[in-house]
Amino acid sequence: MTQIYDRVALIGLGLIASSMFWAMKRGGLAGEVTGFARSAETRNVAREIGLCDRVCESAAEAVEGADLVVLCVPVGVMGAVAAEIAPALKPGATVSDVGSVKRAVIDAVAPHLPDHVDFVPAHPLAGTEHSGPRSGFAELFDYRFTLIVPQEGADRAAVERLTALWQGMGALTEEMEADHHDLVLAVTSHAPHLIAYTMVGVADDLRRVTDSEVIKYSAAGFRDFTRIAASDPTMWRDVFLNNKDATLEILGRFTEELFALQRAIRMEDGDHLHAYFTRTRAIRRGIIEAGQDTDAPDFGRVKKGG
Ligand SMILES: NC(=O)c1ccc[n+]([C@@H]2O[C@H](COP(=O)([O-])OP(=O)(O)OC[C@H]3O[C@@H](n4cnc5c(N)ncnc54)[C@H](O)[C@@H]3O)[C@@H](O)[C@H]2O)c1
Ligand SMILES: O=C(O)C(=O)C[C@]1(C(=O)O)C=C[C@@H](O)C=C1
Repeated sequence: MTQIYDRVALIGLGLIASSMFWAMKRGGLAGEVTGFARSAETRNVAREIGLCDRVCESAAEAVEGADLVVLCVPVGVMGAVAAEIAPALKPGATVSDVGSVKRAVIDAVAPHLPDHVDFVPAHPLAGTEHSGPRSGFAELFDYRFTLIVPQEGADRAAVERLTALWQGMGALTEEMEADHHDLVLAVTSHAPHLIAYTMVGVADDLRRVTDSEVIKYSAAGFRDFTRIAASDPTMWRDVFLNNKDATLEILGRFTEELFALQRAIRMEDGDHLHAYFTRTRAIRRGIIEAGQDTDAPDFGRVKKGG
C-alpha cells in the first residue's frame, strides 16, 4: 500500500488510537506516527509496547509538523484538547476526530482551530468493551463503516485523503451530515448501550434474590448485555451528555413501545406480541438478504477482493 500521510499525530492513546496505529503500520499508510496521552502511565505503556514511533510529553509537541492530527479522546474533552494543540498546528494540516458524537464535537472543536487547517470529523463504527493503550488491534476497522462528516465548504482533497486513510485501514466509508449522524447513532448505538446498562443494573439489583444465578445461567442475550455494559464509563457518560436530544427522542419512542408490549403481556394479547416479533425478525432477515451483515464471514470480501 502507499503512504498517505508523512506525519500523523494521535492524541489520546486508547482503543481507537492504538487500533489506528497498528492498522496504519499494517498498511504502510503513514511515515512517522507520534502520540500523546494525558496520563504518564498511558504514555509509559505506549512506549513499552511500541505504540507510536514517538510518544511525546505534550499534545503540542505531538502535533508539531503533523500532516494529520486525530483526536482520539472522550467526546467531552475534545474542545479542550483542540484549544491546547491549535497554536502548534502546521499550516495545511488536517485535523480529525473519532468521537462517537458529531455535532457537539464540531461545535466544541471548530472554534479553536486556525483557518490554515482543514477540519474533517469522522467516526469509525467499530469498537469493543475494552479501553486503553493495550486494547487496540490492526483488524478492528476491517469491513466496518467509518462515517466521514465533512463540514460545509470543506477542502475536497483533504476529505478524500482522510477517506483513503480509513479505507487503507480496512474500513468501508460513507459521508454523512452531523445531525443525521447523531440521530442514526442514537438508534443504532447510544440507546442500545443505555438499555444494556439498565438491564445489567436490574440484574445486579436482583442479585440478592437470584444469588449468582444471573451470571451462572446467563444466556447469550444477557451475556451480550454484560459485554456492552462493561464499556468505558467516561466515554459513555460523555456520549449521552453530548447527544442528549437525539438520545432522549429515541428513548421516548422506546419507552412507548415497551409500555405497549408490557400491556400486551398483561392482557395476554398474543396477536400483538406475535405481530411485533414478526416485524422485528423481518428487519434482521432484510439486513442479511441485502448483504449488509458486516459480521457475516464473507462480508465485503467478495466485493472488495473480487
Ligand atoms: N470504544 C469504542 O467502541 C469507540 C468506537 C468508536 C469511537 N469511539 C470514540 O473514540 C474516542 C476514544 O475512545 P476509546 O475507546 O479509544 O477510549 P479509551 O478510553 O480507550 O482512550 C481514551 C484515551 O484518551 C486519553 N485522554 C483522556 N482525556 C485526555 C486529555 N484531556 N488529553 C489527552 N488524552 C486524554 C486517555 O488517557 C486514553 O488514553 C471517544 O471519543 C469515543 O467516543 C469509541
Ligand atoms: O462493539 C462494541 O463494543 C461497540 O459498542 C462499538 C460501538 C457500537 O457499535 O455501538 C460503540 C460506540 C461507537 O461509537 C462505535 C461502535
